[in-house]
Amino acid sequence: MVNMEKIRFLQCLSKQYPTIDSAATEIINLQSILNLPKGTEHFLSDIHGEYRAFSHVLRNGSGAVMKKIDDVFGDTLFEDQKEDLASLIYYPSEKLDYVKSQGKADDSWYRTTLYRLVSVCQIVSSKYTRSKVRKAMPDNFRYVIEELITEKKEVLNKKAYYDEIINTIIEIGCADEFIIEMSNLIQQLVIDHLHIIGDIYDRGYGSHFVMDSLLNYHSLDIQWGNHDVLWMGASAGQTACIANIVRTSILYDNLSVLENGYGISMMPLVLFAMEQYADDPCEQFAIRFRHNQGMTTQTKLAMKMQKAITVIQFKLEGQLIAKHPEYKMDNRRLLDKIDIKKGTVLLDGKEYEILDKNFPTINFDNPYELTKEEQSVIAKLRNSFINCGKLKKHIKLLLNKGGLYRVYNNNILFHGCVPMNEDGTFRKINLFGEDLCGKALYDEIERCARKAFFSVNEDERRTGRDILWYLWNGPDSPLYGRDKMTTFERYFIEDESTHKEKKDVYYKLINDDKVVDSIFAEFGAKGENAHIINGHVPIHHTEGESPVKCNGKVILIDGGFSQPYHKVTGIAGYTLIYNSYGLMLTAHEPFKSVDATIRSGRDMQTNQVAKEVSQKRILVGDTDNGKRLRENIKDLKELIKAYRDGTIRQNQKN
Ligand SMILES: O=P(O)(O)OC[C@H]1O[C@](O)(COP(=O)(O)O)[C@@H](O)[C@@H]1O
Ligand SMILES: [Mn+2]
Repeated sequence: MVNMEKIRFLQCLSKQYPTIDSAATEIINLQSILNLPKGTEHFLSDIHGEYRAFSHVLRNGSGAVMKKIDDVFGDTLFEDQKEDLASLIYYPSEKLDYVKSQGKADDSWYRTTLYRLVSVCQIVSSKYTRSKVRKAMPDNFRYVIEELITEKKEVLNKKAYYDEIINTIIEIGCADEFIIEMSNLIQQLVIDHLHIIGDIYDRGYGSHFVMDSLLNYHSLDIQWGNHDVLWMGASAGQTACIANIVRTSILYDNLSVLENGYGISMMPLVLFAMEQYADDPCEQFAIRFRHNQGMTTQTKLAMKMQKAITVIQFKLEGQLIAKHPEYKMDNRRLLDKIDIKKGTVLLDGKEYEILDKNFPTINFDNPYELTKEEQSVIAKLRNSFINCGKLKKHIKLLLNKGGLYRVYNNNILFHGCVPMNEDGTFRKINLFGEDLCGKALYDEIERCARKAFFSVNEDERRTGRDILWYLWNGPDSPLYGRDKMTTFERYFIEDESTHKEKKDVYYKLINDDKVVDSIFAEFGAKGENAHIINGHVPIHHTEGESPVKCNGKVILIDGGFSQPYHKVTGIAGYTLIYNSYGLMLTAHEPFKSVDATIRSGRDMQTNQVAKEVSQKRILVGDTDNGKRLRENIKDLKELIKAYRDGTIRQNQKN
């Protein structure tokens, strides 16, 4: 007996496929897709605002575009011709301007260029269905591009046919626009899906530019990093998150992200710092410049601002920790451990001299209370953050496209770690009144965090905001994966042993086959082509550390995109590429500039560092999408059966 539920579902489906023919056609279409090679996935993490390098690897497909050009033209083009074509595809409008400025953009250049673009387009679109390629095409040129890139067997004189189209494009003055649209189409087809595994924000000059470029990205998911949740908390109005962001932005000389990127004024903090710390050189608060600026007035002011917001941050965090005993962070409340008369602080039972003894706004009988002026500063900053429409839009993208983890084509993606015990079991953590571990812990934390934005209950919103701060630096935070964040010690205590942040035992255990298999089981990845893919921990690449652990089952892809971390990793970021032949990990050299690429055609240097070739070509049918398509095929077959046995009436046009 076909149950009512099923019939209702099939009736609904029959609206979309009103006849046996329409259902059968769709089945044939879906069946054909299953046998196509899987789309190419790119994985990036820890971009940290390094916008130009990030934008470049999206444009050049981390080297994939140049590979396609080589495939098409081989040695029929000289290297510089291939580089010219590549840089045009990466930066079409900028390159066009440059070619014109050189007086080279004549009709023959356009004709040659258009033909070459069409050839590259044909190869990058060959692995997809025509409908998928058509959807990727720009509205204005869809018809023409389709004419040009689809083989025309029946056309007798193909050359004349194509020449006619190309000449017309040039004659009617659409060549520039056409070149731009074709280049963007090639870029889009080279990266079928983009995964970002956390830490878009902080340390770099262009986090907001990165977010802008992701807003309309054709196929994307984002696993939140501990820096990203800090910005989520700030946008939701969590003041300790706000103080951390302002402090880090000053520290890395990135206030432009806040002031120009998000229109958040620093004026209240400027005025407060100038007055409160007028005679204080704030020596512990040196600025980490991208290019050294020396001790200018601006630098001196930035140091005062950094000290002012740091004191506010420690006070706010002290209050927050007291409010949440379940965070087990009492050891991070250090202001009340300061003996200001002796100029020392008591840390884990040991007394250390503090390098800065001037805290005019701290009443050491009640050290976590903000002064009236400090309250006014943080209130104004909070107001700016929660009312910043652009930041809201960016955070909405993180909420819509992201989460704390994702299982995608049998790979488990998350920024940090799964909290573990030494014996390889999942560590139980009690943040919500019950012991949780592994996947359940992740799910419950994400549910709580989302309430900061969507709950109508103020207590739930506040708990959600606070958990975002906890995720940033809590000792059991799966996104942080270290026992403490030693910001206080790194500002005020000389003894570097106090700066140490002990990593979660996860980072040792991910070399253990059994432990990794238990994580696969926990999160539902199976089979030999399952992987764990993380960011967060910079790989000391040039010192010989491998990003590939547990004989290929675990891949850590934080290659230090952000300039301050180039010295840590020795490279400028990794891209992991997963196509129908398998996995390939590439390492980037620092990106020079758009101008250098356009003028010299010099591309970003990208080298392959690891590869895992799959035994057989991976088809769409082997992917999550393939599973969904097979379910659709099954439903359509049931619909056809229901049509045939009269359970459901076809809606045939008469
Ligand atoms: O997630 P990430 O990028 O490692 O950032 C967290 C780490 O950065 C730190 O906050 C140090 O950062 P800064 O050097 O930028 O201050 C560490 O204390 C912490 O372990
Ligand atoms: Mn991180």
